[in-house]
Amino acid sequence: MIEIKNGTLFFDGCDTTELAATYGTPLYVYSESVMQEHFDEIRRDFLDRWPGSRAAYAAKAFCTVGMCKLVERAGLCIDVVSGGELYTALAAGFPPERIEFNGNNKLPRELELAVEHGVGRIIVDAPHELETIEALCAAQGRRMKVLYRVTPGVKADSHDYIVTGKKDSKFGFPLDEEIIYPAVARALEAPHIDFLGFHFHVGSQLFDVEPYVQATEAVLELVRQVKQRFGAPVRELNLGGGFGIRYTTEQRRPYRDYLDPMLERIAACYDELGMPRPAVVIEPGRSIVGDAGLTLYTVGSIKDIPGVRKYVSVDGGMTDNIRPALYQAVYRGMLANRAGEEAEETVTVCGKCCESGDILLRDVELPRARTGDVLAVFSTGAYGYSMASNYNCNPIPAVVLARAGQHRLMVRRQSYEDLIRNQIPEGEETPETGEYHANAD
Ligand SMILES: Cc1ncc(COP(=O)(O)O)c(C=O)c1O
Ligand SMILES: N[C@@H](CCCC[NH3+])C(=O)O
Repeated sequence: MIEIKNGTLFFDGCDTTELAATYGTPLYVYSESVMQEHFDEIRRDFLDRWPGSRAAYAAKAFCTVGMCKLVERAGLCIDVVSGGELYTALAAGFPPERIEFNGNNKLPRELELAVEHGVGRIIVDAPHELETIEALCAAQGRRMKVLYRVTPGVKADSHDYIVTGKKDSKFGFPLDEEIIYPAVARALEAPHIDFLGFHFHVGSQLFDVEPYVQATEAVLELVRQVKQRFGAPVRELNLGGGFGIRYTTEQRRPYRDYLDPMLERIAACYDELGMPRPAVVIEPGRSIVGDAGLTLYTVGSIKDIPGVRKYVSVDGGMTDNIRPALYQAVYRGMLANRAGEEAEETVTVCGKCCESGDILLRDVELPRARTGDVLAVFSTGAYGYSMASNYNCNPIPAVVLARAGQHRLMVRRQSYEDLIRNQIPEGEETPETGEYHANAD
């Protein structure tokens, strides 16, 4: 979907310089066609090959009403991790039974919202959560389908902040006998809980299949034990997400590379135990939207420090893409209006925030950039918009959806008024006490 025509960068058939002129910069641009390719691959290589399987898009990667609608139309489920994501999915008309609720500290009010709307699954992260769900369901005469998230104790090769399967993690139940089996017993006996099975997520932006296989093996041992100790079949396994994408030189792997080795082991274990094969679920986020997004910026001041470094400043930065500052993530970029030109120099592209660490591209090769050029940074579709901030009171950029040469605004750019909307001017009457707690009880 990335093409260069007459020296200009096109994305999903749209001239990116025209998009920049029409909607302004910084601008997040998503390609619906790229997302569709990923949805199709998931259907072909996973959903159609394993009866009862589901793919739940991890909304945290990019969560807007419009995105939830695309996911819904693709027939996927959605994985939400907060009341806000749940609210967004519901606002998009997402069928509650296709919503799965994850997260390590779900608040009572969030669980209440989930139970009230009858979400499809709650992935329980800690014992007290189960008790809250049981009480809420008892009060409302409901039954909730539940999985336990476990930390299988595997180490994956990614940034330390985004590996989650190791034992020393804030997420999930460790597999210690004295923790996990009493928890399973409690779930099996709770009248308002339909305990289905286990969930794991080993980390994000992974290319190595081995940690997935190790985690699967650890969970299959749990499946054996649950059958032996409680006579109960584990009916569902959620293998999480984390499938890596190309930012610079990485080679994206097909979903099958990760899934086939896990599915083979699951099939063999269940066949050996004489149990019907379980429903299998995946939770891809980045691999659906990451390379479906790019960000457009306008080049502003250019500072050359002879013999040291040349800084090319753009009109966005860590406020629209925190990943380089937070994980030292590396991206590739291009001058969208001079896309055919040879690189002439090595520069560092920085943002406009009052932080020296506000660097988007360090030591990249570009043609000699000029003020007013449009810079495109690729593969920003995951965890860019969703982790955007208003630091330095910079408004969050607009989001545009492109498809085959057509484009439409998905999210309006924040205005300066938006920035101060919730602020209460001195002297103005403060709201009733109850309002302080809106969405907070
Ligand atoms: C529980 C869970 N599921 C799914 C994901 C999505 O991961 P990714 O965007 O890497 O596919 C995450 C984030 O890492 C997660 O924590
Ligand atoms: N925000 C992270 C991934 C988060 C993983 C969620 N468990 C990133 O940008 O890579």
